[in-house]
Amino acid sequence: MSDLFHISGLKVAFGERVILDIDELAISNHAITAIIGPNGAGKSTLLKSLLGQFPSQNLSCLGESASHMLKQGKIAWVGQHEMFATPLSVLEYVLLGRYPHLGWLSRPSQKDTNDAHQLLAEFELSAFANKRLQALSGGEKQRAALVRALLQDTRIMLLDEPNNHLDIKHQHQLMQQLNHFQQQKSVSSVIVLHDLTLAANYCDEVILLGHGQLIAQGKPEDVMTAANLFEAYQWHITPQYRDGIWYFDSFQAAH
Ligand SMILES: Nc1ncnc2c1ncn2[C@@H]1O[C@H](COP(=O)(O)OP(=O)(O)OP(=O)(O)O)[C@@H](O)[C@H]1O
Repeated sequence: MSDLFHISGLKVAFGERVILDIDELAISNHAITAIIGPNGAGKSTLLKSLLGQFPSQNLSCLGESASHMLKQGKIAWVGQHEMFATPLSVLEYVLLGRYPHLGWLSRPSQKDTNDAHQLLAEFELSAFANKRLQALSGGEKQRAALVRALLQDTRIMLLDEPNNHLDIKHQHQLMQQLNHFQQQKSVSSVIVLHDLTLAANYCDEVILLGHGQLIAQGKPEDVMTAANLFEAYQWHITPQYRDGIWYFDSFQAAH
């Protein structure tokens, strides 16, 4: 079985400053992989690199060209700065997710619309379906972007901080939704997260970055150790495992 992504010789620099330098990285298929690390560590840059936005010696997605997969609509993507300044209604906006699969000048089918309504209901957005996207709150817009990506019905989802603006219930619901799609439809997700608890409890694998370097990769319990987390964040974080759930204590007395 091919890796979901395989990338080697990845070096991204802006001017003199190297912001990402990774010799080799393989991301597992049929898994939810979290990319974690402090601000500026290179998480978004790594996610964009998987889309071929930065040159590497070698990048493949399921053994094929990643940019070809993207052009074919086989990779769904939600960025950190989605463009919500559109006059579209929420329903029209989420149906954009179907366009990579439609022929020239074709319109979404009744089934597409029914699927859209079902997902809008799951994300508690039904009441907004005919409202302008711009009238939504930050968290509601973010949920609409996720519905758009899920409607694309791909096996690969790349999500950059999708929990931005989401309240705690919707953060957990999103992670459960990704687990559900993984189990029912074999969807693999690569997701940038700041919340260590969500990463440890919902993700199969974790990539920990610090200063543009790969600090560790693997199962959450192997990667998210106190020593690795300190190396990345320069902050004492204590992982604790109680009743089958990981918690991360990060309180430190102010000096
Ligand atoms: N277009 C650019 N020009 C110059 N520097 C950039 C550019 N894009 C990113 N950087 C720098 O590269 C570094 C890594 O950025 P990136 O967005 O990948 O970090 P991140 O880990 O996703 O951070 P955050 O958690 O804050 O979102 C940052 O220090 C950022 O300032």
